[in-house]
Amino acid sequence: MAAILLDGRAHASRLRDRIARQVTALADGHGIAPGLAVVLVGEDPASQVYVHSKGRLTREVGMRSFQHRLPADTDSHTLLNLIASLNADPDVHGILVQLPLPSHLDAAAIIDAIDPAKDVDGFHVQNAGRLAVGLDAMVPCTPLGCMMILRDHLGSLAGANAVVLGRSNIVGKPMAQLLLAADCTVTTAHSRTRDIADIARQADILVAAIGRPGIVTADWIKPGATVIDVGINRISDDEGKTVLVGDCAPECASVAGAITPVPGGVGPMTIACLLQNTVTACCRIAGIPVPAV
Ligand SMILES: Nc1nc(=O)c2c([nH]1)NC[C@@H]1CN(c3ccc(C(=O)N[C@@H](CCC(=O)O)C(=O)O)cc3)C=[N+]21
Repeated sequence: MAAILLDGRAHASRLRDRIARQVTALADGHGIAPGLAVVLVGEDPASQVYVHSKGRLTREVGMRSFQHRLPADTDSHTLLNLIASLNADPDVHGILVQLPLPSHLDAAAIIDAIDPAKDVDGFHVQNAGRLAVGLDAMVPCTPLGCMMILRDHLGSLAGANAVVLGRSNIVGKPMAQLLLAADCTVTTAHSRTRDIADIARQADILVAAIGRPGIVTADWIKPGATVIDVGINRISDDEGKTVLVGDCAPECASVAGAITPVPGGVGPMTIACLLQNTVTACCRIAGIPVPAV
């Protein structure tokens, strides 16, 4: 039996429609327009594409978009000054510094300088800590999007065996925290895990966030499992064209009960959740509830 394809593109589109209604309600009720600032250092082509589409989708839901493109040799002093001015700018409710940064910049120090209330990526240690202890936090966009897809498909996740493949601060760790908060039994597996296929095969919910094309094969999947493929890997196909593939090999779809495609799965949800986090940040800063629309 072929797996159900979990359509992230359609889900993200519905989410953006709701965000647009929230933005309208904030304008009508409070005269506020949420604003998102995106900072890009250097000319990485993939990052340029993401930043462009983030700006377009930000404006499409009626929010204000501020983009700052800095040369690759920007020094940390200049970048920290820009972040300080965005922290102080009342029109900016969300700040995202596109990663990866050029290697001469210390990403941890840059993220640390972002006002945690405006940290719509949820990468600041204050937000990571708040998530870990169950306080209101800005939640990283990719794991947040994965949870929305899972809840939409499964309803309650309580008691499920969840296995997260990957332990990055951006995806693996916050994903494990969110699954734990949703009452799953959570295992985090990684490059040093012994018998990783055996561990993966225990999963009712398998989240693949390794970043290696096709590393998860059909024998890693429990029949009927729900599989979330976070991998965004660019590879050359047989004709030398660049294609986007996930961490899960195509034959996983013949064993899983449901699986997210790449592209069209987690990726579009990530950007929609960035917009949602900007609305959330705006409302928390203004001391008003997120409009129920
Ligand atoms: N501070 C920071 N925050 C991020 O959230 C962040 C970042 N840096 N650096 C880069 C990664 C990557 N990322 C993606 C977002 C959307 C898609 C996406 O929409 N992908 C489409 C396809 C897009 C395509 O064709 O390239 C899809 O999967 O269907 C992919 C990747 C956010 N990132």
